[in-house]
Amino acid sequence: MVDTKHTVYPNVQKEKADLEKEFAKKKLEDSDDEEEDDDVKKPEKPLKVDTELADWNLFMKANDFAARRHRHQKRKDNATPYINHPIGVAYILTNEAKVYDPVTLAAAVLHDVVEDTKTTMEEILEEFGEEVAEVVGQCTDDKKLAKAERKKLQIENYGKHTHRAKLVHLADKLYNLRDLERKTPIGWDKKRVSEYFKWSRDVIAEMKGTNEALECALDDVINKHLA
Ligand SMILES: Nc1nc2c(ncn2[C@@H]2O[C@H](COP(=O)(O)OP(=O)(O)O)[C@@H](OP(=O)(O)OP(=O)(O)O)[C@H]2O)c(=O)[nH]1
Repeated sequence: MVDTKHTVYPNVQKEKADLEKEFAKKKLEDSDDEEEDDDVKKPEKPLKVDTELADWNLFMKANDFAARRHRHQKRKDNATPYINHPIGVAYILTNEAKVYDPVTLAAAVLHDVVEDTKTTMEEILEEFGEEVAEVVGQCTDDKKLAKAERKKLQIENYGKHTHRAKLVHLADKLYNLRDLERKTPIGWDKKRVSEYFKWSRDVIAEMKGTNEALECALDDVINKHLA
């Protein structure tokens, strides 16, 4: 028996129950419609409950995949598990940007797997489909290029990316800048930290109008640091 009293995510249980009720109601309405005009063939309507469950599954699959691919990596403080970063980026998107699009959220947790692990774009395409792969592709810097070139390309290209990719870029930068305030990566001096803030400001400027909450939060953290 499921212990609904002690569930970790009570709202999820409630949402699921609501969805199931809605699903049952919808089925009843659909069967009423059919009785009224049998001859008219209705277009296929996606059932909300099915799509919502598929969305959850896509997102959880992305979390599972990213956790396994990043499992041996640490952040640059040499202590924090790397996976904290992509999960934190997805959480910024839901919590602060109010973005609930499953493709964007799945791409957010996967945004570093191609750049920083042996994962290929082909795998992402096969496992997660074209929409997620498009965003992950736009979040993947070419590590074969020199660092200065990679940084320049972000300023040049991010403004041309899809809305979904821009959301991930902004949340990524916000996480990294807050992380820099929290703890300086090993080997970084004050100058390098400031340069990262200034460069981030230039990258973000190319994505104006993407999401107000993210841009305000970024302005806050950057202005505080560079004041
Ligand atoms: N603030 C912070 N960043 C860390 C830490 N550990 C790893 N990083 C990653 O380091 C990158 C920034 O460091 P840089 O020296 O400028 O760039 P590089 O690693 O790509 O050469 C970011 O990668 P990125 O995701 O590719 O972002 P971005 O360079 O595109 O912003 C960030 O996610 C940490 O402990 N603190």
